[in-house]
Amino acid sequence: MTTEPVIKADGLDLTFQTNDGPVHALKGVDLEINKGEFVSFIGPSGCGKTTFLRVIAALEHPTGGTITVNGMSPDEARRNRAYGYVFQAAGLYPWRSIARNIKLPLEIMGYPRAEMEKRVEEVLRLVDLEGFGKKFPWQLSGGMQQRASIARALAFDADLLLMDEPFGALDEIVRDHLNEQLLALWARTEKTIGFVTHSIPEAVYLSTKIVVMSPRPGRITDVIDSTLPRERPLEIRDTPEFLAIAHRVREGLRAGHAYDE
Ligand SMILES: Nc1ncnc2c1ncn2[C@@H]1O[C@H](COP(=O)(O)OP(=O)(O)OP(=O)(O)O)[C@@H](O)[C@H]1O
Repeated sequence: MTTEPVIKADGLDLTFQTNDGPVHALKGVDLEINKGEFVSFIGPSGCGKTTFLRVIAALEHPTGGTITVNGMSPDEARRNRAYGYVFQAAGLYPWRSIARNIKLPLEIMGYPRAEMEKRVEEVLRLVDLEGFGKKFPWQLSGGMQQRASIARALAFDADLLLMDEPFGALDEIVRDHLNEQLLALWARTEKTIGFVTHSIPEAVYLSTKIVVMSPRPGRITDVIDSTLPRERPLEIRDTPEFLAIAHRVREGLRAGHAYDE
């Protein structure tokens, strides 16, 4: 593999035509994400975070500019199963066991049975849900369901994981725990992660790079390369270095708002 960026966006625009006129969901977005980075997207509602992730996943198509995923168009990358996607809600089918939920995308792709069983075991282990394959979603807590959803996204073993506010609906203690587990998973698997959040502490705790966005039109107002070490106990959130980065994110969010007025 070359060292080309995993994601490269240049002057990316996306305008939705609606009954109320055009909505500029993304305007002039330039961004590079390199292999192994953990990149968070933060900004108020409507700033285009989800839209950007959906463009990467070829679920939306830009109206201007260019974007590549592993050097390919998003459509090609999708066909190559370049990424796994975790949605806001866990999105598990209630009538399927956890193992069968994880298998679903593999079944669709026609993986052999033995390979599917092996992968299910592997990904359940990665998210600390060993032994829960036979349970149904309703038998698991919200945090466990979200981990199962992450396991499903890991099943392809893609290098890139796209996560759209995966922990938004969970209480803070569970969220802290999942943040720690996600960092450990990231360290073990060396994946590249794109992560949407509304939470400043979550973005600062998890990321190697924080992308601050603002709405109308959706655009990037700041890109912060984290100075924190990769090894991050939860207590790191009380350090001056952490607070300084959080402060800069907050300033970026505020600047975006001022632009609106
Ligand atoms: N399919 C669509 N058709 C029309 N407008 C859309 C569509 N999808 C998104 N938008 C609009 O584009 C803008 C960006 O939406 P997007 O969902 O990307 O924002 P977001 O930052 O992810 O917001 P949130 O934090 O609320 O999830 C919003 O104004 C939204 O209403």
